[in-house]
Amino acid sequence: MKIGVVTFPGSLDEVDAQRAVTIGGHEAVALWHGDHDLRGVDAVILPGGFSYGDYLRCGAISRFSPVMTEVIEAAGQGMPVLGICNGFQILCESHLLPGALIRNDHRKFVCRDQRLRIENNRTAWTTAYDEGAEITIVLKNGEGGFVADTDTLDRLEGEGRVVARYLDVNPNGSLRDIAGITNERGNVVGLMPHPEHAVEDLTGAGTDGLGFFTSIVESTFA
Ligand SMILES: NC(=O)CC[C@H](N)C(=O)O
Repeated sequence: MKIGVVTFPGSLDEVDAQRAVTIGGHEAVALWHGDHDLRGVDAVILPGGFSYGDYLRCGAISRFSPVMTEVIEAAGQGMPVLGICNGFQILCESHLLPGALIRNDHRKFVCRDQRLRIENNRTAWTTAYDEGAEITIVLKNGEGGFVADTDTLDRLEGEGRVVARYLDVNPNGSLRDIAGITNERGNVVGLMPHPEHAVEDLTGAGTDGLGFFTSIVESTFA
């Protein structure tokens, strides 16, 4: 499959995401925030970083980039979209996912190896994992606290839309230890930690993140 990785002004992790796509066995296509079409890709990744300098709120400006008009339309038609960290923030700002990411409760930027449990392996991006699988990947953010109103949280839990949950430590005050969620259809996933940094033994970070890049199977969610 062709998987597009969007670069916004201030993105940081787009090259690692492209490399993870390639290691996962797919073709990576570089997309630019100003693009008005998705260049024929089958799926899109919004990578981590500091798009538009995190001004206003993380992801609040990127959400209005021309490419996001295309991403929102394609996601509505079932195209798989994965938002990692800043990408997750952009997905919430775009209303492709509910809730919001707010400043970490301890008010500091956090960078750590984070243990997670994969709660839902039926999304476009998590089928390679066993349900309940425990993985460790890096977490690095300043605004990673997931919040939503109680009804939304109950609905996410009730519909099995919590994709990943923090284990051992809640690193940012996320409600119900939520590290990642999906939309109703399971094609759009937002995840705060970074699977793209854990896809090859070379870096010493392990390969626990690779499943996010091998899960995706054409048209399963269309
Ligand atoms: N690693 C990232 O993508 C960071 C996201 C965002 N800039 C934050 O600090 O929360």
